[in-house]
Amino acid sequence: MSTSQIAFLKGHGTENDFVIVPDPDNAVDLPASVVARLCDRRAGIGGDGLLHVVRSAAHPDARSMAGQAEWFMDYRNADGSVAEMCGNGVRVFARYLRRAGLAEEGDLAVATRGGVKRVRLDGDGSVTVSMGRAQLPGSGVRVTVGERGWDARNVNMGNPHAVAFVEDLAHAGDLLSAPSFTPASVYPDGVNVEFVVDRGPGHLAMRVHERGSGETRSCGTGACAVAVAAARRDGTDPAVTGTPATYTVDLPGGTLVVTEFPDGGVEMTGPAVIVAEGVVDVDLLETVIG
Ligand SMILES: N[C@@H](CCC[C@H](N)C(=O)O)C(=O)O
Repeated sequence: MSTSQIAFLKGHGTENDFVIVPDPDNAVDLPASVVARLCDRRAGIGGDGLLHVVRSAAHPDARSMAGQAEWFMDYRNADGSVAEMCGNGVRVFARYLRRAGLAEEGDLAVATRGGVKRVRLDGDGSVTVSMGRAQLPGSGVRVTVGERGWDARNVNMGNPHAVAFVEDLAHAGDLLSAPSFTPASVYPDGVNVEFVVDRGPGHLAMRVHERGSGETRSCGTGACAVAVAAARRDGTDPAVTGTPATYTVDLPGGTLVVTEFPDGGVEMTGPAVIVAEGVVDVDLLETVIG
């Protein structure tokens, strides 16, 4: 392969899709402009984000976690920006490691900028990630789309979320641009915004506008933030009741199941698949886009 060629795979979890770049030694140069080209759906491969698969020991952001997790998920949004965590991404990441013979069926640890996550690959094709505890900073936030506005819950799953319970998912509009929020100081680095409706007891449906990617068909950290917010709203906070709270969360691309435990740990389960692999020439992408 020439230096401008990059080996990649493509995968998704409930249609939250990713370009996967295996790069154990951290030798592939992936500036934001190249990531954005690779994730472009018309002029590139296409994806909501990119999973750069690097040995923890080979990446400055993960070296301190190398003793706990051999592999680091260097996650990028579709616009090339770096994010702390991606719930669907880490499940697809684990699926890739297994497929490449770099992980066994069962449990494995993955380093992320949001800390080390334990991921379990089950025989039925589902992948479960232990996301750790949610943080609920308590700061009030208001989300606005056009003429409509909602008081939203600020939930941090390693990355920032604003969860708005709405009457109708259509009220979020076309989500072609990011919803506004106030006060701006609550999310200095931007935010992922979830719009949520009830489908029945313990059953929710949501849409999401992801920071750095736009509206996507699923968001794992978003589904977790939504379940955590719903438990507070519904009076089923496991820290108070002593009982786990489970929510089934429907997204445009599929269904995720989220459980929060009395110790605050949040677990999320859903499918994760690899659908393609190939080689892309970054010089060609540049030629096409100009
Ligand atoms: N789709 C992801 C979240 C990806 C990162 C997010 N856009 C951010 O910038 O925080 C998920 O499945 O969690």
